[in-house]
Amino acid sequence: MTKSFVCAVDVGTGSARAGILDTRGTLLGRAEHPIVMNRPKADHAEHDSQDIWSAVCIAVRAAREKAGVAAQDIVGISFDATCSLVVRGKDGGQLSVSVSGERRWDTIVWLDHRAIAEADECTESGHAVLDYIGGVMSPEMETPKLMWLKRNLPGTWNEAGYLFDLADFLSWKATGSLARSQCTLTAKWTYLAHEETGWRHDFFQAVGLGDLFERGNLPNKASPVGADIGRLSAQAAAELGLTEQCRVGAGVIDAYAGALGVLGGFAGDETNIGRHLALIAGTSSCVMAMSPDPQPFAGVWGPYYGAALPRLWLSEGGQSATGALLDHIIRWHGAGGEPDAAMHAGIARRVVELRKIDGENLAGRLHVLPDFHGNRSPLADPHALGVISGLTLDSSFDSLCKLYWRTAVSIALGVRHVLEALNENGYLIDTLHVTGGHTKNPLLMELYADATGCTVVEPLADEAVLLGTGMIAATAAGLFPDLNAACVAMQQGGKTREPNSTAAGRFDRDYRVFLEMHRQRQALDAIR
Ligand SMILES: Nc1ncnc2c1ncn2[C@@H]1O[C@H](COP(=O)(O)OP(=O)(O)O)[C@@H](O)[C@H]1O
Ligand SMILES: O=C(CO)[C@H](O)[C@H](O)COP(=O)(O)O
Repeated sequence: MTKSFVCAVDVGTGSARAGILDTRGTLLGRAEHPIVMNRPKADHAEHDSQDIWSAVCIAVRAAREKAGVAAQDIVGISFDATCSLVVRGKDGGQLSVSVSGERRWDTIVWLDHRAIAEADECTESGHAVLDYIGGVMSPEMETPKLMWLKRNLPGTWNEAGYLFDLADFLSWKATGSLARSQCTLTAKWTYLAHEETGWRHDFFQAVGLGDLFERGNLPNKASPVGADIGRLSAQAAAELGLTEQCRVGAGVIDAYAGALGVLGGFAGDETNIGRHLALIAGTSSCVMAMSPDPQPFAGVWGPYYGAALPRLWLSEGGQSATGALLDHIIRWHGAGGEPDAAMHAGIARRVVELRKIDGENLAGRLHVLPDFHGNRSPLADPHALGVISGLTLDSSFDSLCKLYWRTAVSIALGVRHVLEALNENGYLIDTLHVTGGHTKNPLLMELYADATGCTVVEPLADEAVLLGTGMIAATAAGLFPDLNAACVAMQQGGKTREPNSTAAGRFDRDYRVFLEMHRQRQALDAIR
């Protein structure tokens, strides 16, 4: 009997990963290939979309080989990616978004903050679309990046024929379809999926982007997550090592795939879903909660309608640099170096020893405010800065370990900060479902429970982001009646960790310090 399989593609900040899954959600083969990033200036970060497509093709071929599945048995594929902005010309060719002028750099990476002034302008417009992004435009969304492009690289803007969120670019490369996903447009392009009209053209007029639709080739309607947008083209099938029979599903931003991967089991359970938070924690951290009714409030992105599960509203908070911050601390410290797996593991081991020697209050006077790349939520302040308080002349490896530990504490307290904002505004969250690179960090996994007081669930699925995208691919391929059914059938469950109640007092104190540091940092900024 022939079995049906799906292919999931996840493009993160540093690499493209592909997985082959069966209809029970089991990951049968996985492969990864790095992607390049260009940093011509502080706050500028660029990808090469052709390099990304090549990395995707390499990863898909290798994953299929590892899974030992025949190409014709892979009946669906979908893509998730970071919310980076791809710019292509009228002929579909690459167009430079770089001050260097090199055409290959045609993608502004999500973490690029070049458009911070344009983001502020959008916020100052006070337009109604802001009610659906937490009241403040982030430079990590697409509208300010497009404004920057039009003002600073008019040549590129005038030649532009296609503007895509990265996940939509990948489905276009795969099929030639101009469909855009309800996830990408709602979360990053101010599309209002809950309204019949969707786009608010007057907003684009107000911010000087009246010609956006002409430049971008954007559809009037977004495609629901998991909608079948067509078959693989002959060229894409050849490049990916799949067949033209393979259906392609409207994809999602990477964090949203993670939300499906860890919360998909609650699809259809509207009573309980509001108690659960997805924490997709990698280079950055995204926290996502879903509810049957919209929960709008300042400082948390959304509410977005149908951006992950159908008919549910989604609120997204997050921290712009978390894994990236720990990596930065390692590179920055004199006793550090390259933040590879061995370095992270060596530091984590030493922290465990130091906590035995110095006690649980290790480096208790060292405090970190983790906003080294702004504060995504709940302050929604891209201008926010990081702070370290309590330094000495110690430059030993142990001092790096202490700083790493206290930075990890601050990252977990940042999650608590967002969580409290969600719970003050209608959610009743008591469980965190964590996925992404942080699950490889035992210190963070312990802290996510102890510093927040929540139950932490670590998914049994090796790669919950790939699982979420696999659910979307299976829906598009018609293997399930809808996305909810695919999520329930393919979910993998998780193992649970309860918070250590004896640690609560220590982290309550750290949290009071954390809030005070926010206040003091703002007070310093206000001194003229
Ligand atoms: N073996 C590891 N041990 C500890 N931390 C890790 C490890 N591997 C990755 N990380 C952390 O996870 C982050 C990358 O997360 P990941 O989810 O893999 O990437 P992306 O954000 O690109 O999707 C790194 O910045 C690092 O801090
Ligand atoms: O803004 C996003 C989601 O809304 C970005 O796509 C995300 O933060 C990037 O994620 P990663 O940490 O996996 O690189």
